[in-house]
Amino acid sequence: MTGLAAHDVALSLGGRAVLHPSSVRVAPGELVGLIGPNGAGKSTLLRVLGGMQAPDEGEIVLDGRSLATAGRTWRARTLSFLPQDEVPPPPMRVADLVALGRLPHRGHPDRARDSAAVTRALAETDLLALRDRPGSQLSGGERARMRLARALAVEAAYLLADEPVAALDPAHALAVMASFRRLAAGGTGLVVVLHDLMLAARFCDRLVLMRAGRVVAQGQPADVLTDAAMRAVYGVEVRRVEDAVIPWALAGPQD
Ligand SMILES: Nc1ncnc2c1ncn2[C@@H]1O[C@H](COP(=O)(O)OP(=O)(O)OP(=O)(O)O)[C@@H](O)[C@H]1O
Repeated sequence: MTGLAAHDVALSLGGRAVLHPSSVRVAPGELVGLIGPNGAGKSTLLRVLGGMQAPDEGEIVLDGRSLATAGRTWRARTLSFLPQDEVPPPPMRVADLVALGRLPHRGHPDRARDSAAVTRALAETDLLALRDRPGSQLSGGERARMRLARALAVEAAYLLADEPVAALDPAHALAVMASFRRLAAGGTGLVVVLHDLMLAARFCDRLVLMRAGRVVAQGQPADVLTDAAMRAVYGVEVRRVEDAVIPWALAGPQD
């Protein structure tokens, strides 16, 4: 069965349960938004889903195979992971740093294919003009786009991205979300951690809402982003706005 799924995964860190038994799934061609307040467990669930952190309980299944026993090379080609934390880039050209995303394919070297994948990733992240600059000299948002480009260059069947647009200006954030939609239309399955609920509502097929280490709702954006859920999970009130692109706004914290 195709798809990437976490079945009842649970994890304790430092003696604290940070993930209670949780299940989540992404199908090929689906863009899933993982949302929830700070500390809800989004990064933890994404890391477990991507095989970066083994769960204490439960199982991850990637296209019918248990992730725990899948071969590392197949895994690295099939699943691309963009972590939240940034490691300062070495003083290499942007294009060479993005080309590191092709490392999982080095068993079958194909320079033309690698080069085309890197160019596509640079174009999708609006970095073509910066391709010869040292990565270490980029701005924060440019570096975030470069890290995303490296993850895109893998051209994996599944992309897991932790807050990929958090550092981006509105135009680049919209462009990246549109790029995710194009990837999904081409069959890629994506799980993306987002704090911008407007982008989540507008671009995602499905949202998974977390709170205190638990998945508390999942479904279509309109069914998850209810006024009651916003109040209960985020502690904010919602103001509905007629005829807007996004027909609601966050009015402010609860009293
Ligand atoms: N190594 C660790 N040891 C103990 N607790 C941890 C560890 N890593 C994370 N946690 C805790 O696990 C909880 C979930 O963290 P996580 O990073 O998954 O949250 P998040 O939803 O991604 O938050 P944010 O929106 O702030 O990025 C937090 O309470 C965090 O303090």
